[in-house]
Amino acid sequence: MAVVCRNLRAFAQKTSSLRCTPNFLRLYSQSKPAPPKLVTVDVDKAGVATVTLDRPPVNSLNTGLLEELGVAIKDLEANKTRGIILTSSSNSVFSAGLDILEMYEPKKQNLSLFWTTLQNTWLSLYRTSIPTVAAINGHAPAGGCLLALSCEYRVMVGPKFTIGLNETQLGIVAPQWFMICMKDAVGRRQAEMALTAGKMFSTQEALNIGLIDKMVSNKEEAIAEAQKFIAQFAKIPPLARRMTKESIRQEGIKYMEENAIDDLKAFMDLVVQPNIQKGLGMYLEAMKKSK
Ligand SMILES: CCCCCCCCCCC/C=C/C(=O)SCCNC(=O)CCNC(=O)[C@H](O)C(C)(C)COP(=O)(O)OP(=O)(O)OC[C@H]1O[C@@H](n2cnc3c(N)ncnc32)[C@H](O)[C@@H]1OP(=O)(O)O
Repeated sequence: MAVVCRNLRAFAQKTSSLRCTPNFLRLYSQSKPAPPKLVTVDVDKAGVATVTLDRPPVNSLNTGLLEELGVAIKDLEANKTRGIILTSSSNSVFSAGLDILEMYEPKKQNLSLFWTTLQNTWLSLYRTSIPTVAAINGHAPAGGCLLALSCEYRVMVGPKFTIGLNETQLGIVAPQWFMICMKDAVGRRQAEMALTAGKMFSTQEALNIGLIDKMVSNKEEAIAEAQKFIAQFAKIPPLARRMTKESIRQEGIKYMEENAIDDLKAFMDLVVQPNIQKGLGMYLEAMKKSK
C-alpha cells in the first residue's frame, strides 16, 4: 500500500511539473482540439462586420450554428458595430435551411433546445438595431430564406441560385413568423402566392417581386453592395433609425414575444408525429439518392 501511495505521489509530482511544459501543452491541445467554429466574424476598418456561415457542406442550421450566430449578433451589438453582412463560406449554398437531422428521431430535450435557439437567434437578427444585409451567395431554401428575409436588405448572386419558403412543397406549413418575414418583403398578395405554392424563385424572379433588392454576379460585388447600403446610415441619427426599425418590425417582434411558448409546443407536437418522422426519413433518403 505504501509503495502504491509513493508511486502515486511521484506520478502526481511528475504530472504537475509537466503541466506547464510546452510538450505537455502541445500534447494536451492535440488530444482536445477546439471544435471548428460554425460562424466566423470579420470586422473591417469601417466597423462593418461580415458574419459568415461556415458549416459545410450546406450550412444547414443546427443548434450549434444558430447558437453561435445569436452570440455573434449580441457581441456585435455590444461592440457598437456599424453593420452586419450575413453571408456563406460555400460557393453554391447560402443555407439549406433547418438541419433536418435535428428533427429526425430527436430527443425531446434536444428538439426543444433546437427550436428555442432558432426563435431567439431569429429575434436577435430580426430586431437588432445594427443595419443588416444578406449577401446571398448561393441557394437559400426555407430557413435559409428566413435568415435572408430577417435582414434589412438582400443582395443575391445570380442568375443560377434559388430562394424561397418552400415548406408547402415538403408538405409542411411555414410558421407564422416565417410568413410575416415574407410579407414584410414582398407584401401580402405576393407572399400568399409564394407560400401557398412553396415556390423557389430564381434570382431574377426574386428580384421582380422584391424578395431580393439587388442581383449581382459574384460574392465580391454582393459584399460591395452590402457595404454601400450600410454606409448610407452614417448620416442618419442612430436613435431615430433604431426606433423606426423596431416600430416597422413590430408585428414580427410582438408575435414572437407573445407566442414563443405556443409556437414551441406546436413545433414539438408536430415533429414527433409518426407520419412527419416517416416523411423526414424518406426526405433524407431521397437527398442521398439524388446525388
Ligand atoms: C422537411 C421538414 C419537416 C419538419 C417538420 C417540422 C415543421 C416545422 C418546421 C417548418 C420550417 C422548416 C424550415 C426548413 O428550413 S426545413 C429544411 C428545408 N430545406 C430543404 O428542403 C433544402 C434541402 N437541401 C437542398 O435542397 C440541397 O441540399 C441544396 C440545394 C441546398 C444544395 O444542393 P447540393 O447539391 O449542393 O447539396 P446536396 O443536396 O448534395 O447536400 C449535401 C449534403 O447535405 C445534406 N443536406 C442538405 N440539406 C440539408 C438539410 N436541410 N438538413 C440536413 N442535411 C441536409 C444532404 O443530405 C447531403 O448529405 P450527404 O452528403 O450525407 O448525402
